[in-house]
Amino acid sequence: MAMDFSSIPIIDISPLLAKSDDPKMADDPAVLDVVTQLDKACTQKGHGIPDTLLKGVRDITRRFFELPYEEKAKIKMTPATGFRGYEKIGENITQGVPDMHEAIDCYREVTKGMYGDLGKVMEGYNHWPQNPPKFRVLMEEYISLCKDLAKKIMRGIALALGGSPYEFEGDRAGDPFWVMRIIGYPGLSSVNDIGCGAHTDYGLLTLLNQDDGINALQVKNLSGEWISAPPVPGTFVCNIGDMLKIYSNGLYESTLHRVINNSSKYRVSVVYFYETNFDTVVEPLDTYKTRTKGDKKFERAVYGEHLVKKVLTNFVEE
Ligand SMILES: N=C(N)NCCCC[C@H](N)C(=O)O
Ligand SMILES: O=C(O)CCC(=O)C(=O)O
Ligand SMILES: [Fe+2]
Repeated sequence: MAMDFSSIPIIDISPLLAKSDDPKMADDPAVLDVVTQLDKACTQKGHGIPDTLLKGVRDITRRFFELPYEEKAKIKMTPATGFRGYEKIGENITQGVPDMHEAIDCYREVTKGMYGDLGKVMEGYNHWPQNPPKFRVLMEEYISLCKDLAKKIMRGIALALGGSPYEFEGDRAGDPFWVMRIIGYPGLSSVNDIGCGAHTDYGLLTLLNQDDGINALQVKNLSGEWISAPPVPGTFVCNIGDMLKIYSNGLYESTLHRVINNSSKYRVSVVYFYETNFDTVVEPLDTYKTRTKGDKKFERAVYGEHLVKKVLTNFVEE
């Protein structure tokens, strides 16, 4: 995050999308205006994914979580499935505390040996429920649109960092890994009220599609206050992830956020995470000189190692 905030700004990104395949996009004033605004963590509209689809994936998610446990457990997440599938309430832990949410975790497919030892833990393919019908086709259509959208937004962010539009393509994120979490939070839970404890996301950019009408997502600002990120129909809340923090040499902070569902209603969210190439070494971009004017912090990470470390500590032992 480039600036501090007391509410979440909303950006219309349609001018960026209109020019994102134009090599001269950096010369367009409307694009540059979006780029300036992208410097802040934000809620984004004008992204071109139809509201019916945003709502459609949330509705089918709600119907899945309404099914009995035995039905949901047919696609149970285990280490043997490459951590893909259904996890029940309390199975995911954040900072040592069980989260009051259930979820289906999805990752880009990793075939045997694809990334050698680095990728072993993540080997596997997604497990989709038979019920509700059409769950898989709808989600796969959604994933494909999110991937395309995130790539275009990253062109804007690359410009905002003073680079070429294509900094996050090729070896860095030209073959992007992705994660999707399909999540449900019971209303006013009796055990504890933390739907998801404070954390940052792991990759580049998160497109968060949250339920209408329930205020539960919160983002921490630089003064340490939790600021509500209320649902705005037809928008995504975008979080900056740990890899983008490194690429920007800390100019962008990865967004610390949490979920507390204090409403009486069950809340769903469908969260798409756009990441770098699995095996890429991430370090500050050379353009850091123009933008951060400071020392290169030389934080360095391999995205796949970061992900595996998280995944291996995110779940309670059975
Ligand atoms: N891929 C992402 N961002 N997953 C976030 C999951 C929730 C936080 C996790 N238990 C943690 O402690 O990181
Ligand atoms: O449900 C939400 O609004 C946020 C979920 C989240 O932060 C995550 O899964 O990483
Ligand atoms: Fe998150």
